[in-house]
Amino acid sequence: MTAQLEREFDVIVIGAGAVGENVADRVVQGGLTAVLVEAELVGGECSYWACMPSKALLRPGTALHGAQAVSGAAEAVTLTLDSAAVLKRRDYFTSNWQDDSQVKWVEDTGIELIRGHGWITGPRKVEVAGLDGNSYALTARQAVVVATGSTPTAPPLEGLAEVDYWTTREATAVSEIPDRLAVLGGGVAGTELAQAFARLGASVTLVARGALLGAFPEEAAALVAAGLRADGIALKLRTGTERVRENDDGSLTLELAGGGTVTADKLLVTTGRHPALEGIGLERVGLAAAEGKELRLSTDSTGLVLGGTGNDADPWLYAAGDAAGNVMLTHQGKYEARATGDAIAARAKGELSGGAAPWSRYARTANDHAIPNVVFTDPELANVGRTVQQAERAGLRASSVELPIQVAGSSLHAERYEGWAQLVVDEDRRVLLGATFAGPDVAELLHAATIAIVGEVPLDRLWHAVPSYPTISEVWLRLLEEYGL
Ligand SMILES: Cc1cc2nc3c(=O)[nH]c(=O)nc-3n(C[C@H](O)[C@H](O)[C@H](O)COP(=O)(O)OP(=O)(O)OC[C@H]3O[C@@H](n4cnc5c(N)ncnc54)[C@H](O)[C@@H]3O)c2cc1C
Ligand SMILES: NC(=O)c1ccc[n+]([C@@H]2O[C@H](COP(=O)([O-])OP(=O)(O)OC[C@H]3O[C@@H](n4cnc5c(N)ncnc54)[C@H](O)[C@@H]3O)[C@@H](O)[C@H]2O)c1
Repeated sequence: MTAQLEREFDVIVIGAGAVGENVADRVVQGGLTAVLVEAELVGGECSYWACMPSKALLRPGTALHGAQAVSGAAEAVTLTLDSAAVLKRRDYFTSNWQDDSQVKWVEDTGIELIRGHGWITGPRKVEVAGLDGNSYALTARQAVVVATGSTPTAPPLEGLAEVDYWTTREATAVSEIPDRLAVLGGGVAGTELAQAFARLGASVTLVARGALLGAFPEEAAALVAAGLRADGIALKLRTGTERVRENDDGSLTLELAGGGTVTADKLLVTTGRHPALEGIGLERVGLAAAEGKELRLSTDSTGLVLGGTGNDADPWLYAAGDAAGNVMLTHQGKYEARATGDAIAARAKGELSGGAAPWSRYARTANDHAIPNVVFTDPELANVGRTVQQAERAGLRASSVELPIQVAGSSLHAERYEGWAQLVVDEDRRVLLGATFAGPDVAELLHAATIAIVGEVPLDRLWHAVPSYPTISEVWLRLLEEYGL
């Protein structure tokens, strides 16, 4: 028998991904009550179909290749991965797609969980079609937070809707490695998964309409492209795709612009994602897409949605993470969540009125200065902050220095180590604006750059941050010398 249940909380969070979990955690720590509404698994995309499984699939290949690149270790290891063991390790990291441990965390944290699809019915009102068959009418005394994540964006490719293709969900949850995989899209997801599958034994072709990893500095992306080619991946870059069709044997053929085809057993489409804002009732509170456009939310630095019924006079609607549409990365979404959760709690206690001061705990100021990105391929690509062009567009006088990574630490790390590094400098304030590192095992170099940018450390002081010998981080010293210090 179904029941209509009415409940009241201080804060309702729709979506229990990493971001929703963090918002709820912060508001509870701030003394408020919170409910998480989740339609699928508590933990969201990152835990089950994105970060964790993709990194679990990539890491064994990087470890094996790392050993193969060092004489003395190379002789002691096999040439190929044990794909069954890799998939088993991936299953461990996704907890076999069971969310028990995350549910336990939610309960232990004092957050209530309602499983089901939620949607906004009016200011501070959310209805949930519970998976238990009940219907819940929820009221928020303080705030409703949209943390519904994002959805893959399908390209307007003729025939795509008629064929059975993979999104990142099917790829990360794979149980059988296909003989031939075609990847459409040369962004982060496509690049990482192309390498994971190639190293697990698939014959992989990646088709991208632009460059590989076109959002990153060209020299760094070129090193990753070389790494993929060395794994036998066929890269068809700057190549349009006209249509896709299914063949009699179930394989799929991509017809490329300008002639040529790619036939594969599976097609993985990784052409971006958009905020998951459909079917959550935003139109009921005055937030509808403009004619012919998709709905996107605008938020202030606390995550408060701009516009929407009653929100300006008496703030109640917030968005964070992929749903807010600013940055689609788990760590940055969690940062947004901490700021939003703390802002909601502070507003409830009267400790915050109006907007938040930049760099205060309530503001997502780092979004404007230092968003760290790591592409977990082999070699890795790690990037934070602005490029020279982005800095100039923001009205700053910027310059850059770049070098191949050639220090004692890199030559000890692997035979024929190849890497590239760049610093972007604000010429007026002589502080760092951005940094990029590409090469084997460079990801852990990134946080030093993030700290330098966020801390606005003057270059003359950075000179005194001495990198240990012989580590790859000595490239910092080389870059500062190259800059002229
Ligand atoms: C293949 C891949 C690899 C990635 N790797 C990385 C990585 O290495 N590092 C990194 O930082 N980022 C990575 N990302 C990005 C990262 O996964 C996302 O930025 C992150 O998951 C966003 O978290 P979120 O909580 O905003 O959304 P999600 O994790 O998507 O969570 C949203 C939750 O809301 C629920 N939901 C949605 N609508 C409703 C509704 N109406 N009612 C109830 N529940 C609802 C969903 O079921 C979901 O559980 C990767 C993404 C992909 C696709
Ligand atoms: N390591 C990580 O942090 C990591 C890993 C994977 C994904 N992610 C995140 O997940 C999100 C989704 O990843 P993604 O790789 O799908 O998106 P993306 O935006 O990184 O790349 C999408 C790619 O698809 C191409 N594309 C778009 N429309 C197309 C079309 N019609 N035809 C052909 N190509 C088209 C774009 O040019 C781009 O190269 C990103 O925001 C990314 O940051 C992060």
